[in-house]
Amino acid sequence: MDQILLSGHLSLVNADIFVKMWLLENLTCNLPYLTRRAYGCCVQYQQPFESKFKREQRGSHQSLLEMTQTQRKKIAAACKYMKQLGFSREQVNPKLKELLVLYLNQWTFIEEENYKVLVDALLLDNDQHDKRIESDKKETGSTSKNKEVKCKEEAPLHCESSASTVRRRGLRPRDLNGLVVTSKLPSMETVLVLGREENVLSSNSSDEESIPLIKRKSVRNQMEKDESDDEDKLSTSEHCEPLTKRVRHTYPDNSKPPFVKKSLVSAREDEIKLPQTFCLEETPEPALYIKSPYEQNEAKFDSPQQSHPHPPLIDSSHMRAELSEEGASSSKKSVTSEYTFFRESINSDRADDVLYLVKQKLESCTDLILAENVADMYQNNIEFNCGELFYNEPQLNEVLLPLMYPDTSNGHNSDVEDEMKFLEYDHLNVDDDVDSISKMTQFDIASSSKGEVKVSLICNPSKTHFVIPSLESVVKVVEEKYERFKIIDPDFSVMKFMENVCECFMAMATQSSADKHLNSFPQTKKSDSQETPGKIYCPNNLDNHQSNSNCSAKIQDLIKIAPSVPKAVALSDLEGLHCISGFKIPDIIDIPCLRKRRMHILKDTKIKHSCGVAGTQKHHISFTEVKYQDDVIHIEDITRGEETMKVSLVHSGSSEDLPTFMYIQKSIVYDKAYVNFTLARISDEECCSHCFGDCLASPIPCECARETGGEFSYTYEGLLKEKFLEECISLNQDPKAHNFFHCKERCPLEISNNKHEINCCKGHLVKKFIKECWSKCGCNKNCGNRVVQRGLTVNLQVFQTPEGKGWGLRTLENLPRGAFVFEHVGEIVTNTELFARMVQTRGNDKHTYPVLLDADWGSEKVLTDEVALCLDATFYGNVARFLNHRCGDATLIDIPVEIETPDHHYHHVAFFTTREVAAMEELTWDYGINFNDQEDPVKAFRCLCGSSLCRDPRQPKRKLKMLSCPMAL
Ligand SMILES: C[S@@+](CC[C@H](N)C(=O)[O-])C[C@H]1O[C@@H](n2cnc3c(N)ncnc32)[C@H](O)[C@@H]1O
Repeated sequence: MDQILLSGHLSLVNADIFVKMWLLENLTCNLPYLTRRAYGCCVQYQQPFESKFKREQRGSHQSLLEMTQTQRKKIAAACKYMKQLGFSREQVNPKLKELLVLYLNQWTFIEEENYKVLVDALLLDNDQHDKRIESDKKETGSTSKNKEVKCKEEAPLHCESSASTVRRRGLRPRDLNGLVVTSKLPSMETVLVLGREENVLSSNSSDEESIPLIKRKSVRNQMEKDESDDEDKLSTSEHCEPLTKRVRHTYPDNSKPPFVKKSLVSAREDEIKLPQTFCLEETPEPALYIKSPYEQNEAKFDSPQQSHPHPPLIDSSHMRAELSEEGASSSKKSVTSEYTFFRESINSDRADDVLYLVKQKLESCTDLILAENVADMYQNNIEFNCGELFYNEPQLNEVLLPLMYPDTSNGHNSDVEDEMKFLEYDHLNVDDDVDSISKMTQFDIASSSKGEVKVSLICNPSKTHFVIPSLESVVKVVEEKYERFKIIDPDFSVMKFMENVCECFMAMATQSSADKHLNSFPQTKKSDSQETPGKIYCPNNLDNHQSNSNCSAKIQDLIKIAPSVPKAVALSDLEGLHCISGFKIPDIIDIPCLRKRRMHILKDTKIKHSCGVAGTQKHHISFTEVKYQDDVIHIEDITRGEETMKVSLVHSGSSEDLPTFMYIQKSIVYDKAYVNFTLARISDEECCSHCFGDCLASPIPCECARETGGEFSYTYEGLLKEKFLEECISLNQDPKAHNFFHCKERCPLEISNNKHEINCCKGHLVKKFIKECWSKCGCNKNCGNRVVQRGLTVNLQVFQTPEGKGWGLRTLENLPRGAFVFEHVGEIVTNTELFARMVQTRGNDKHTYPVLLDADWGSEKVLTDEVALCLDATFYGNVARFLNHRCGDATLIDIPVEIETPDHHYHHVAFFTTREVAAMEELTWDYGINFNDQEDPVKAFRCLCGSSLCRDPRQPKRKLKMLSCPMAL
């Protein structure tokens, strides 16, 4: 076997919403729980297939396709066989599942002796069930007993009570539903209870008493039905006529048909064959004479009662003869796929019997999951797509069971599509070359309206050595991902989560071979993937992994094992659809994670010998398109359309990872931050509700200008007023002592650091604010006092800084001084939350993205943590997260802007140009960090700003001197 199929499913009502809420409610508590369950699925399914894999490795290899086909055939055959015995699918499935678990999916044990173990298991159940029925019957009186006596008197047949016959076979009356074979009798209809007991075989078959498997009952086949009702029906066989077909069969004189245990056959004469496993002995080809019920009047049947005192006996050896001779013309056309019947060959010298075939009604496929008639559908020759779906039970850790759903393409039961909605249905294409399939690793995700979610993972063990990773290690990695990014991603779904768990499971289980593959791969280009700090592959021994706290098998590592893929791609944490072009097909074709759904090779007609790889990676950034050409990656818009302007990204092939974050256009409160924007909080004095049109056009400044000293901050052209800008710049560059506020009691910034000794407040710079008009104001959207709220209007580009600062941001157009460029957007967190994040990363993150917000310093005596806020753009942010630091003479300045509220606890941080900025010039900002303060929330990086005003003492002197020269002049 070349493949292993790992599957898991989750039965939850409205799984997505439910689990999302569930996780949000208590992430730390429930995430591991969910992961645990998903992990359970992975292991559960991995083990049986693993053992099968090992077993088959010794023998001949079987392809995945063969395996899945074999599997489903086996399950279908078991269902079919059990159906003949009267066991419904509802009964069979749980038992089959148990046995498959018990025997590690090894069918030979289950199939042995005509599914002996399965039958035994079912009989055991039925015995218990019958005991209950009997005790119930005892209580309800002896009515049925009387009926049995009456029955014996009326018919010259061996007539057992239905209850006793049924009990013998371990069948329940209701199990016969739809599989009734009747004998035409003048006054009654006879039901053949299928099969016969082994001990009867050796006895004298001509002895009527030795044929215990024939009994009579109402053709309605509702043995639990009221007995008096049965009595009425027994008096007339005509009740069933419109629904029945007749089968005439004769035995030749002096010949006794060989015993055929039983076989349920399709009512298509050309397919009447007994499955080998069902035959105890060789049997001649069957012959049938089947008449339509509508031909009954023309048929010259002898009453079995008249000609034979025995119940109907069928000799399959003569059925075909009759078909071809006397009855062929009528029977052939009368037999349709709507009819099923049992064919029974019982040792007897009976010469002529008639069977009625009761019409099988194919139940609606809308109830597929619970339907009993999977076997029926098979019998009726309806073509099915057979796939491994899941049995609808709330428990997890179940063994794969088959369900069949009709092929909607052939017109049957198209409503099934509604029922089983395959959200991401991407089964293996059976037409694909098996070899190419074997290279794939793939997931199948399906969910139904009933709430099941199915996740299948197909990976390639022939190149790997599966080592089941420990639960703890999987939980750790999943937690790492989900705690980091939280479950507030609007795209979160249980299926994605399950997929991630499966991915993670597989990544960890196949890590060793991934590394092996990496090593064996011809190194046409040096890959940085192995050298990337913070991205450590798991060791082979995954149990040891637990003790290695640094070790994490990132889900995205899957993509990294392709050394020929340019590192920018290989290292990417991309999410969304990517189209990365420029690779040579041979360089990427062997990527083990090159999955059909997640990554497609697209032939690029323009570039010879190259191709594109388009796929989806589940990480935290979604780029619409990545182009790779001439060693430069170009992403057209990193904002995913969130902004009205596109923001491009270029990557010139140096060693930087592509950024990993979710682009958002507006800040989002993470958790504890108290941000209250309500209309009620804005008094009439704090807004210009009497204004109309453009406030800047009015000769008298409106109420909103009060914040900025009775003057608007903006010019009519939308730039910052020179005076206001100058004040802001000088305040930033040379803050005076009186510009600082010192907390008298407890400084929220010092408390958040969780220190035993709370340091004195270091002072907070009280900045100048801009107040923009807002919704409660009477002016219109084009009011000149609304600039920041209109969002990004400048052409920007993310690029890699040559100095080694990582990604940087530059303008693609010339900008005047005092122009608004963008706002800083991120998660609104409290200082404590920010500190906790820093502790979590242990300062290992290469770059940090926090911005301290003004807290209306001085307005309140004691500021609580909930109102001393920060923006963190690490996981969620906008273009501003790419803004690098420059000491002293940065191109941009940050200015707090009140928009929704006059409350200074939360404000917008807007960036304006401090001078004219030329196109392609890097946009920078003086973070205001103290390079000597190790506790500064902005990690004290070694400053590479190159400014003559650089405050970093570690700045290379040579560079300082050189740079300071021009300034000195
Ligand atoms: C807000 S991010 C800026 C974007 C970042 N360069 C990136 O690649 O994502 C701040 C981080 O950039 C780096 N950085 C910014 N300015 C720098 C400078 N002048 N010198 C060195 N590194 C700088 C530091 O690692 C810092 O933690």
